[in-house]
Amino acid sequence: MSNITIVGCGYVGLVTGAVLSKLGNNVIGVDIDSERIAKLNAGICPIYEPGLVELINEQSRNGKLRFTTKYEEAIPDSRFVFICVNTPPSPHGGADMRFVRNAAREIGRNLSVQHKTIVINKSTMPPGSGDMVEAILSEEAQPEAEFAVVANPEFLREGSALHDMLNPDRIVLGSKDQEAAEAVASLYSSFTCPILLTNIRTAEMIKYAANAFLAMKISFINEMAQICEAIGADVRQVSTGIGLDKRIGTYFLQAGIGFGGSCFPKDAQALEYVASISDCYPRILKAVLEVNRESRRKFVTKIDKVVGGLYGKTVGVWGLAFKANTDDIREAPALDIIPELLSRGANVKVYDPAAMENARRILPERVSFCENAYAAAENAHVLAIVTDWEQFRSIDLIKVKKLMTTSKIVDGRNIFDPELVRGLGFEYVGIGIPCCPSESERYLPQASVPIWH
Ligand SMILES: NC(=O)C1=CN([C@@H]2O[C@H](COP(=O)(O)OP(=O)(O)OC[C@H]3O[C@@H](n4cnc5c(N)ncnc54)[C@H](O)[C@@H]3O)[C@@H](O)[C@H]2O)C=CC1
Ligand SMILES: O=C(O)[C@H]1O[C@H](OP(=O)(O)OP(=O)(O)OC[C@H]2O[C@@H](n3ccc(=O)[nH]c3=O)[C@H](O)[C@@H]2O)[C@H](O)[C@@H](O)[C@@H]1O
Repeated sequence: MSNITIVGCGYVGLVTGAVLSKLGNNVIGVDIDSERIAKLNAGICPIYEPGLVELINEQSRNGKLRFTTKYEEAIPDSRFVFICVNTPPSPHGGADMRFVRNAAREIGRNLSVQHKTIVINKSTMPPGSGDMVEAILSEEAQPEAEFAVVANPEFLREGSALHDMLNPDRIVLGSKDQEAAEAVASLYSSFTCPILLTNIRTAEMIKYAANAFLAMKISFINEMAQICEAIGADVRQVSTGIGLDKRIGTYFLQAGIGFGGSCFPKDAQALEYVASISDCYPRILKAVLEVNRESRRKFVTKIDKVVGGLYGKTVGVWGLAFKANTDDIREAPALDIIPELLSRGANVKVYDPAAMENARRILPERVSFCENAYAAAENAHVLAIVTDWEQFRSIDLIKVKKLMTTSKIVDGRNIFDPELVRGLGFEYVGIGIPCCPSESERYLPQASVPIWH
């Protein structure tokens, strides 16, 4: 088994470190955030990821996983060094690579001269970044230090990170050093999925193309939802109907208020930037991002319409995280929706099972943070479903109805059964779901020429 350093103990770094230590390697996590490292060494996981804190503590107790802020404690003895630092969006739309550059510099300064070190880029980096990392390592390392760079993009999803990392659909490795790529492949030898060996630039591009394609599927179904609303069709059945075609598949066709998270928005934007500086016009990527932005705007307008004007009304918002089973609010739809509700004069009450603390640091003080979903519904004129947490699906709606001032639900994630909710006396509006029959006529455009001629 090998000594491995994980540089960057965030979502990807912690899951990577925990899994590789479980596979028998000795892993050291390095992070510049001393508070984060102190928490980890005290057995506290700084992120909400089902099953992760248990695995980290189990592996720490076994002596297979530990954490430090000191590169010099970790890099010299490690055969493999994974770069898992953040690559947030930069003001110009591309990826902000300063965290990667800083990490590469520190790694270079501490590279062993006793053995060859394989530096593995797991962070999502624009095509060409591997060459930059190699150049920095060469600049910083001692002349006799030997190293290779391998791109190994990560495809895990937050909320199912451990499952995804232990059951990947594929491993992608890019390097000009065949021996290094095969050494990294050996770390995953217990996995049964295909391992794709390619060059660094192609591996980096596979990651961006994967996220862009998934984001496109979501914007596509959200555009279909808009058309369904206009013509009185049900996007949920459209999604099922097209997804039964194996070439399309059923995944990532859930209409709603669009994608958030620390990756789809930034990676689609970063790829758009790469295209635009490479003399390509990324019209599809631009459309994917515009539909996504519009989905959030349309959701607020829908709420405004249902309550007959937001000024002075109380909106109960269920969900702040960008998706269920995470506390991550990076690029979450709620971060656009709530300020817009406030700007239109609404009072806003919010609840989220995991993301309250993260959101409290970002949302305006006027927002009322409630201790549970019922409290957020109390005295509300309308309930806005923003994150598809399971606990919202199974809530006692009869109790909710009694708490609300008026019984209206605008379901941004289509978590409820419209007929059931309407049967309980709620006015219910979903995404791409026909309003009750009498109303769908109202929405059907009176086409100047019959649309069925
Ligand atoms: N979050 C996710 O679901 C996935 C993220 N990715 C990619 O993985 C990368 C990391 O993403 P996250 O884990 O979400 O980021 P994160 O923001 O959760 O964690 C990054 C960590 O790196 C640390 N860091 C920054 N600079 C450092 C340095 N010079 N030395 C040591 N530590 C440093 C930060 O303190 C932070 O703890 C990004 O490129 C992201 O696009 C890829 C797949 C999934
Ligand atoms: O690079 C990354 O960080 C990761 O980004 C996504 O994973 P993640 O963002 O964690 O979560 P997803 O489950 O993909 O959801 C992303 C967003 O799309 C939304 N979504 C997802 C699926 C869907 O059908 N409809 C939809 O609106 C979710 O609500 C969420 O806001 C990809 O799915 C991962 O493969 C990738 O590794």
